[in-house]
Amino acid sequence: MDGSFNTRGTDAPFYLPQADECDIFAAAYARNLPLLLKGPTGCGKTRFVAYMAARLGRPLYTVACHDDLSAADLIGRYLLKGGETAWVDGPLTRAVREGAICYLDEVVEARKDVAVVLHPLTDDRRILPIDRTGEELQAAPGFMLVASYNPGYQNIMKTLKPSTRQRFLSVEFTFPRPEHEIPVVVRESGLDADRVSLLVRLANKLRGLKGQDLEEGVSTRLVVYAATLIAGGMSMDRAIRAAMIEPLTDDADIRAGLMDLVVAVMG
Ligand SMILES: Nc1ncnc2c1ncn2[C@@H]1O[C@H](COP(=O)(O)OP(=O)(O)OP(=O)(O)O)[C@@H](O)[C@H]1O
Repeated sequence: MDGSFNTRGTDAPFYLPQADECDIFAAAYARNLPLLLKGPTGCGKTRFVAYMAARLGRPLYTVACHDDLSAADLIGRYLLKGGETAWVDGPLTRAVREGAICYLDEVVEARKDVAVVLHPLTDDRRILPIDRTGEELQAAPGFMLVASYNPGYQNIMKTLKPSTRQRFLSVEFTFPRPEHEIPVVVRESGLDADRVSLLVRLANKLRGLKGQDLEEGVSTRLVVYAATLIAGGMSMDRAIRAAMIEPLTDDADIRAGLMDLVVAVMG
């Protein structure tokens, strides 16, 4: 299991654009340029890529990168099948052959050998050398590489090297402004706009604490979780604690302080 999935044939999921990111994606696609999405967790990057892939009518292979993910996981390997070894393409190779979009989520997490594979694919050569089979694949028309990473994590070892970073166009994602986040959360959870507005106000107060007490602000994903629980009948207080406070930190003292902030904002 390489964590990839294919969304070919599905309708475009709901995505509310924040700025001109759709135009930039479409321009990058049209010109065969790779795209890097930077931004905090849970702010809509994955949804955006799924939306754009559907809009452009391309199959999408998504790979959630982790620190054990190697070039072979992306390219493929020989596997034993019924007593014989057979080559099995990885998600990147499939995307290159089919002219699909390949989305590498949290690409900085992957092992170093992954960057080596990406370089010839992300310049005008657009080739994927497969050492194990001796093939050198030319990316099919429509192939596009999209990667994301979260520059907010305070891990100096996990930044992209300039030689990798400077091969991609880049778009920065931030938490949506309230006038965007409220309709997104209403749409995703079914909760009324008044209560969603309160949750979004609270989320923005909590985001203001990033860097002081908290490593990362509350994601839109968590606000959607809280609103979904409330729409399902849970009390505001309990849902906020479970979805917007507990996930932020394991430090009980900080959580107690955050609950005071909840009372101050929610009344
Ligand atoms: N602009 C948006 N339009 C529609 N839904 C959004 C938008 N922004 C955020 N969301 C909601 O937030 C949730 C989380 O977004 P998503 O999974 O795309 O985050 P992400 O930035 O890819 O996070 P990660 O880096 O952790 O994978 C989505 O499932 C969706 O409910």
